Amino acid sequence: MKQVVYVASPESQQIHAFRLADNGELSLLQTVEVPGQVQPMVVHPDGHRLYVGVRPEFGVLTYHVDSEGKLEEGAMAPLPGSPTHLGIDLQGRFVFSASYSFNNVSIHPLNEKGHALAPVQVLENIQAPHSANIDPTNHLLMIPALKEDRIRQFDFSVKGEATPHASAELKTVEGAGPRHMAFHPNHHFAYCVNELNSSVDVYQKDVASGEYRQVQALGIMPDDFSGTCWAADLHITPDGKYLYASDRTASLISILTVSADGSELELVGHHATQTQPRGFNIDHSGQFVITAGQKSDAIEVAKIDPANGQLTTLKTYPVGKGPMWVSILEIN
Ligand SMILES: O=C1O[C@H](COP(=O)(O)O)[C@@H](O)[C@H](O)[C@H]1O
Repeated sequence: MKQVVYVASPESQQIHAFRLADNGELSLLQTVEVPGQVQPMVVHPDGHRLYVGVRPEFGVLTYHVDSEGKLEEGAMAPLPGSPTHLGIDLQGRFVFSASYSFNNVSIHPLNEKGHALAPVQVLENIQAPHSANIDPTNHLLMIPALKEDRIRQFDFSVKGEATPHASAELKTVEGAGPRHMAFHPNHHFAYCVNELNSSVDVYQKDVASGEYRQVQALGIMPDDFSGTCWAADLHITPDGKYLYASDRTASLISILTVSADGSELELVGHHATQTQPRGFNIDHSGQFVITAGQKSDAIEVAKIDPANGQLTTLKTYPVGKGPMWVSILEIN
């Protein structure tokens, strides 16, 4: 499997691209100087483009990916707010940008070259949207609004129009602060990590109605943790067996096992990782977790034990300053 790991470092305005070998070793392929502070990234489903959000001139920049995974700069499209998270629809026709500080989510069509264009729609008055996630049907846009303690839901049409879904929200407990989401590969469950109480909520999709409803809420911190909860990222392995969530105060990755049907999580351990792990990801083979330390200016590759999901650090690598986003591309 040929994979490339991209790490965004806003403070040094760089993306580091690494080849990921089958044994988990990384080798630096390219250091890209980005025209702006680069934060969120998302890979096109066809693997030929990488979209990145930049500041202080807010924009979404398209990079073309060559056959080795190297990036070549394309066009920049304007954003109506500081980019906190980028998502893409499953057919690869629209990019979503959530702006936490500007309380909006913009929808950007892609042209025939795959360049993101100016928004066709901006969803306003969403308080602190921390991500924009299309569910596996490609027809439901789920937006965790951190300061509303709810996930806002929108129907998403083939033309790229978002309209409030009949069941317009999924409530969390007060003060949870919903942030990032992951979907089970069986398409029946969604998971959301809550930043302010460091917990994960499980949502089951009803087969008949297609509606999600919460079936579990689980704290992810160690019993003796007494600091301020500050969870960040969430990812599930491709086989749906393990879910990982990071907390920045404790600099931990929490390890959760997922029941065979996806409905139930169990907290089975914690892995001490890089300082302030705001962003991490799982490789496409499901063997490695790669974590960026926002305060360590480094990334770490950890191996997943397939028997129990536990993590063992293999090696750390220096990157740019303030790394906070990790995207992984499988080259076909
Ligand atoms: O992780 C966080 O993100 C928000 C928004 O961040 P930004 O990257 O869009 O500036 C931040 O304000 C919040 O304090 C923090 O926990």
